Amino acid sequence: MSVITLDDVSVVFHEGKRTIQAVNNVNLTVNQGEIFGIVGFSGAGKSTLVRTINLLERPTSGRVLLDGRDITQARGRELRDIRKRIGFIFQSFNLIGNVTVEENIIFALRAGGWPRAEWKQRVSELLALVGLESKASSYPSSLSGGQRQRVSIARALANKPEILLCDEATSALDLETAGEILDLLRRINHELGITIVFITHQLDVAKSIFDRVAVMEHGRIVEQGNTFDLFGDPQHPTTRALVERYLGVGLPAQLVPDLPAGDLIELRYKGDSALEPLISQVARTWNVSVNVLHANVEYFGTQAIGTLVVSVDGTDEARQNALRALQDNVFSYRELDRAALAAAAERDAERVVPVTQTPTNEGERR
Ligand SMILES: Nc1ncnc2c1ncn2[C@@H]1O[C@H](COP(=O)(O)OP(=O)(O)OP(=O)(O)O)[C@@H](O)[C@H]1O
Repeated sequence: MSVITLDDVSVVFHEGKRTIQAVNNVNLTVNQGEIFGIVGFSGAGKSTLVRTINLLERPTSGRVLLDGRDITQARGRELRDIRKRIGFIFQSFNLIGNVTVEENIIFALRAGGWPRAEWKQRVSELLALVGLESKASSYPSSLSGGQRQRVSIARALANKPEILLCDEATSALDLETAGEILDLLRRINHELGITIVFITHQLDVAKSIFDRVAVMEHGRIVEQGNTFDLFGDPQHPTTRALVERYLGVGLPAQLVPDLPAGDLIELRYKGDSALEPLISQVARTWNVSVNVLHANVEYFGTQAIGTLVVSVDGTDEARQNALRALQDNVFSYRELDRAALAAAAERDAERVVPVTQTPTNEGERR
């Protein structure tokens, strides 16, 4: 069931004479109990979009619906009640620095109208939930980044929201701490049934917890779907760029000058299947040499997507037959452009270069 619906939502800002279309006719549905990710490069409009859900940003046009009810024009008490149903956490934690952890949470309880007599008990419950029972009297400045984010999660959950919005909630944290915060959010989602909308530009951290994901660019949603399918088989160039940039499915730059002769192919497979038997069979049957240049497996939740970059060399006819056999047996197949790889490696000698595909192969294997 849909809990959040954005119906043709646009947000336009005016800065002097400049007009900025931060969100451009977005249609989006978030289902009850799911973790929905919004990804995109900086400036894509992710924060602005997510802020329309709790009306921190009013749409310039379009409608925001909660449980099917149009809330776009909500004000006063109605707006306060809506905001109680929606918790919000940020990259910068937004804790009050000169009061204790307990008082930070009480701040939310007071705003939510909780009777004073229940404050202590509720603070204990919340701190137990986020694993910070011993920190009630600490000040935010004495906590690590991960602990501060736990406090802000406790505070966001104080009024028992049905929805939690997370704006780059792990971006200020190191990978391990970010992973712990994601585990906590996953647990909150499972155990409390809270719907989570999570925006990030860091696919590598967040890919494991999204059920579905939308990719934003220039205020628009350019692609959306099930996380595994979308990242495993990206269609839009922006999604491809994100996947290649963050999920490591590129070719190490130092390999590029010494690439073996033949066609360069990127092959992808899903799940537990392995490509080695296919590759040796193709090599034997068609009398070609196949070199594996790069291999990578990425997990999306419990599902894996493997990527291999191979070179295939032999006579023209043998290569054509071998390539066709590979193409028929993998779920994604792209021919890589040697010149584009070399140019990318020149630009960036350290990092993995983007794997550039020839447009002629796009769409054929869908
Ligand atoms: N209050 C505002 N006034 C004017 N322009 C704004 C305002 N808020 C956002 N913008 C502009 O809207 C566009 C989208 O910004 P937004 O912060 O939503 O993107 P984002 O994808 O969340 O980026 P980031 O990941 O860098 O936070 C940007 O061009 C930004 O400069």
